[in-house]
Amino acid sequence: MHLQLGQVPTVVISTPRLAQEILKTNDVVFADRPTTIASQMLFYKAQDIAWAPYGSYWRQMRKICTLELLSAKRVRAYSVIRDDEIKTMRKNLDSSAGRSIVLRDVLVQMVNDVICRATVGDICKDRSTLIDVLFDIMRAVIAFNMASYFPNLQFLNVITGKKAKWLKRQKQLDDILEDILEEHRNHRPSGGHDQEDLVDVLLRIKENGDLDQPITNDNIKGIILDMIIGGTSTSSMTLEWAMTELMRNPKIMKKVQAEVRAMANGNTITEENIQNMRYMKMILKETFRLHGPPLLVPRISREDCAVNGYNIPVKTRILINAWACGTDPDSWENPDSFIPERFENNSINYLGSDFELLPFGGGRRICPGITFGVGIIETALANLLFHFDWELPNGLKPNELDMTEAIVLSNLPKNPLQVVPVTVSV
Ligand code: HEM
Repeated sequence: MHLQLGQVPTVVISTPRLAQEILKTNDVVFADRPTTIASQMLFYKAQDIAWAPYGSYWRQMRKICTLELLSAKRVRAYSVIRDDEIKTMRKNLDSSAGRSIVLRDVLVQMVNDVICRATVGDICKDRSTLIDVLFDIMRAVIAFNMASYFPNLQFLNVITGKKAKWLKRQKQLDDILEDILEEHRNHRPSGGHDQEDLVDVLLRIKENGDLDQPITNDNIKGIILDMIIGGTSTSSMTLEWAMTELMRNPKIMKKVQAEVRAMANGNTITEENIQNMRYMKMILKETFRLHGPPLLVPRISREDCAVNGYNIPVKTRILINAWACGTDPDSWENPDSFIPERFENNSINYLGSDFELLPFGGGRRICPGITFGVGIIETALANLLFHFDWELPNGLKPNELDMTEAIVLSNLPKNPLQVVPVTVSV
């Protein structure tokens, strides 16, 4: 679908076949990101990875982050951090047993702590400000992306005071990130490269100066921001939606709890147990299908390109509607219903080569954090299902649960899920 959104020519891609044309057949042509107000104001003039133009800087930094933080080997090494933070989450839930809680608060804190410990070496000491600012910034990204379609009207942001508000938020965030850099500069690990977190690695290679594309402190701050923003909201929202769907579908909840409890090793859940939880993995896929990020991070064409018989001129913005692909009636039966069993004899996966299911995007700009994110989500979900039974508060019936979505970066339930955890002795 071609749209003239404000002053920017835009093509919206809403079927798996066309998504394949963009993300596979013509991947290099559509591997760039547009310049947006959000990327300029909030992501250090696109000096991060997610908003960086396609080219040698982006390639270099993505490779470093993959090797040093996001590879399967690194993610395995973080299992200690993940298990530790999930234990803390369980303790918090235990102490709230029998009372109504907002599950999102618990999940966001757990995911943020795992990601911060892996990326910057510790839980962020300004955690609650960080989380507040992160969610505000994600709202701003959506708002600014809309404003980017009307470049000639950007003065409205100044007049209405929005720009000043976001600059203040950006300053708060920059202070937190500067503190993190300062602490790392003052406490370099003495035991060699094995003890380095991502920030130590980036500072070391910046100082050694042997990169093809030299990096600055703003690059490092942009990249930390990518990891924390990219990982925290998406992973915690997926968990919240999975639990929301399970609360709405008590039979599915029962079935998955039976699987998780049958697979566990005594009182603990190991990595190996999780690999055998087939039904839980189907629940995760179904959650991604219905509640993954609705739109992928925007792309822009680097040259003229023919797609499906139409010419897409250079510098056309491309919005891939992953939600439409995930609910495409030609690809999915009963597309709007939550039916994990649809994956029983179906090999469709979310790794970027099945265009019907694109929660992590595809092609060269595919999310590099899949293994890290899915590792946190699967381990947390298995523990929530194993150690607790769950009830709805105030006599609420499953079919009365509010499924309205609010679009932030990922989409989250508009009204946070409230539940009552009931500790199970196993
Ligand atoms: C459930 C969890 C997650 C979901 C659903 C998700 C989703 C996405 C999506 C849709 C994109 C855009 C892909 C495209 O344009 O084709 C993306 C990019 C990205 N994600 Fe994730 N993500 C998740 C977890 C993570 C984690 C844990 C990290 C890092 C700690 C991360 C870091 C990034 C980065 C750096 C990019 C930009 C890649 C680039 O432009 O080259 N994500 N993610």
